[in-house]
Amino acid sequence: MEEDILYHFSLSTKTHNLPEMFGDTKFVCVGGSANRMKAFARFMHRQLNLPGLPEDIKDICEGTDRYCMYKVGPVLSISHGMGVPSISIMLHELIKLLYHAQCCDVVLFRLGTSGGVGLAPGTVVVTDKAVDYAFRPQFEQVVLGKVVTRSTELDEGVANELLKCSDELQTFPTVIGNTMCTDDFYEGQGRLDGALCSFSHEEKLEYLRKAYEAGVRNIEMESAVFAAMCRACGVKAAVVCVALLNRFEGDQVTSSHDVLVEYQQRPQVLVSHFIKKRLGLIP
Ligand SMILES: O=P(O)(O)O[C@H]1O[C@H](CO)[C@@H](O)[C@H]1O
Ligand SMILES: O=c1cc[nH]c(=O)[nH]1
Repeated sequence: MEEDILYHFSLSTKTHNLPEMFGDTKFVCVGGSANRMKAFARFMHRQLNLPGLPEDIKDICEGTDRYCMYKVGPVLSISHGMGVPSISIMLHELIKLLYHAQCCDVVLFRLGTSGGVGLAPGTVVVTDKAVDYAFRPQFEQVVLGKVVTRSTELDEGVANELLKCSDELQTFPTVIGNTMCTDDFYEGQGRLDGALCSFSHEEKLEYLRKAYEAGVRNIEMESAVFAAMCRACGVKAAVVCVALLNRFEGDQVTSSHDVLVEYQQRPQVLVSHFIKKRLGLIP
């Protein structure tokens, strides 16, 4: 293409020098909420001891309110909204951006929240495989009216490195497990507290038990397309989500605001440790 307009980022190959702006990017961290990803960028700024004030970091996508994007040294922090369609649009444009910027050896992380399956609240789950509602490690995309099935396996080396980082930090429990990706927060995740409720408490528990037996340790809403697209495009990727609650014990997220804020920082702390190690800033 003579010009590639990354419409939802409000960036283009004609109006922006993408190699100059992004060429040194080595780590991309994405997560649902715009405020969380801004806080993560500020946190990374402090962790990497970069010059200037963390509060002065500018949103590169300020020309649109679809997504926000911050760059701190070799780290990009981007929000993706909720659900598969929202993250998949962002990933198409991100992967093209990395290509246009001639980036190499980039690792992508999704830093998120999730519902735990048989885990204490606050536990961090590093995803082994992202699985669908039937616990299959695959993502189905409809292309030209036909279903295309893609694998959702993530990078085993990065996942093990993250687990090692957690052992070194010794600040919160971390496990490796499968992550179930759903298209809904309520009925789709077996919740009884939505506006629609079409099954019993026993049926819910039976489904969660089956999920647990299939190795599922948490449930969220983007991991499958994230894993499938990164794999298909040859980008190393990991999914790191904190469990906000144990779904065997309830459906409502009842922890206080302060507790939830601290939980959401856990994936950030883990990935920051990983990045600092990769950059040789800590042994
Ligand atoms: O915390 P984030 O990254 O938004 O992810 C999780 O939280 C949202 C639901 O509350 C879904 O997007 C789910 O995947
Ligand atoms: O239960 C939960 C919590 C956060 N995000 C989800 O998708 N599910």
